[in-house]
Amino acid sequence: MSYQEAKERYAALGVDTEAALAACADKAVSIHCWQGDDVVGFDNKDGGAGNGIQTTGNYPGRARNFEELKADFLQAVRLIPGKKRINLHACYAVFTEAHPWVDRDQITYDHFAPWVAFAKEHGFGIDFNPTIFSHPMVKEGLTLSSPDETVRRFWIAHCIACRRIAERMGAELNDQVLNNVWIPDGFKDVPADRLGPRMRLKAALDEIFAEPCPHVIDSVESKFFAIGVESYTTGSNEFYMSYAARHPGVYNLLDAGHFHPSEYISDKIPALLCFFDKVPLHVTRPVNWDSDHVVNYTDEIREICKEIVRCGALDKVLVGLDFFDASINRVAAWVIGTRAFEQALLNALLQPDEELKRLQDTGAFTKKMMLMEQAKIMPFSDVWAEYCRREGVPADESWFAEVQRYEDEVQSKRG
Ligand SMILES: C[C@H](O)[C@H](O)[C@@H](O)C(=O)CO
Ligand SMILES: [Mn+2]
Repeated sequence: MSYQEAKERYAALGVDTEAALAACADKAVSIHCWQGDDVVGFDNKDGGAGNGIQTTGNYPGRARNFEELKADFLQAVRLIPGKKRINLHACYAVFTEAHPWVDRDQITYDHFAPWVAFAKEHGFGIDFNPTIFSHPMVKEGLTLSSPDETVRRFWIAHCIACRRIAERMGAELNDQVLNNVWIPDGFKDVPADRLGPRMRLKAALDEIFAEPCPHVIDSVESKFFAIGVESYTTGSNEFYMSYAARHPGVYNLLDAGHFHPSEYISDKIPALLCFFDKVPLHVTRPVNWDSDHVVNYTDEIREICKEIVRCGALDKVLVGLDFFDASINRVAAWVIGTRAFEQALLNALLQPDEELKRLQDTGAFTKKMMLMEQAKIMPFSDVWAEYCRREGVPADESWFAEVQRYEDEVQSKRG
């Protein structure tokens, strides 16, 4: 079917495909730099991801430095439609002769100026994250909630440094930068004290967020459990939700992989929108105990996007991706995951929402079910093809040949 025919079919359901295409192209997605190098970063050459973060797989061709990571990122985004931001972690500080290595509590904007230049050159926004893992100052699995004052002070200093860096990035880009705090703190086995670590974390956050930073949107990312942290997570959802409710300007970031497997963040988005003007997300695909598989075009990703659209919250929900797979080509991982999100977003924008809401509100549940089912078999792929054509990226699987060529010519030559 041609786009013109598809447009008419959607119009018959009351859906304006032109409005959907424009809204999809305008919604920025923050693409995480850490898929490109298995969350290794540049500040600890001999180390890999650890102390709360783990990647599995050893597919060849990982980006090993700033130049390679930038090149791989650009290769990926050439094949992805829509507006992009780049989500950076503090461990991706760029150390040079002029600005040599310093530990994480000492980093400054200078270490990120090269990323800002890169973002400006390509029209990307930036988001930021303190890196509170893969470091010897994670002691007994604890950071901001540690009973050791030295440990807490180190990470508080790091988080304050990161907020200042994010503030400067925002000022340079004339934008707001999401600065997201995630810590791995928790216990493998039944804790003897659940309150103490949370009170220490609360006090640490108060210090971290004390300075006004008008270009920063602050968020705290909750989690339910992790490998080795099965019994207790200091930064639980209740903890951060309450913290955010009490601290205007701080938001609870929902990671799709950080809840009990039967809980879905699609249902949490409208709940939070009743109380918060922003809802930051980490879009990922949890599989059993792993929270970070590459996003695919699943029921839940479609439902997340439907909630963003149905709630009229395209400008309130801040979408960041968070997956890392070291067992497949990393550029392909970025492309597959981000295109899946874009597809889900466009699909959500093509739902007959007004009519579906009217049917729900008038108790016409039979017709609502019929229409929801019908919407699933509309000619979506023709509108997707038109979206990709307008964005100048391949609509079909032909993008993969480009990734294969890049792997053969560039990534496979890396030692
Ligand atoms: C690298 C990220 O900060 C990390 O994935 C975090 O967001 C997370 O989700 C940990 O499970
Ligand atoms: Mn996350």
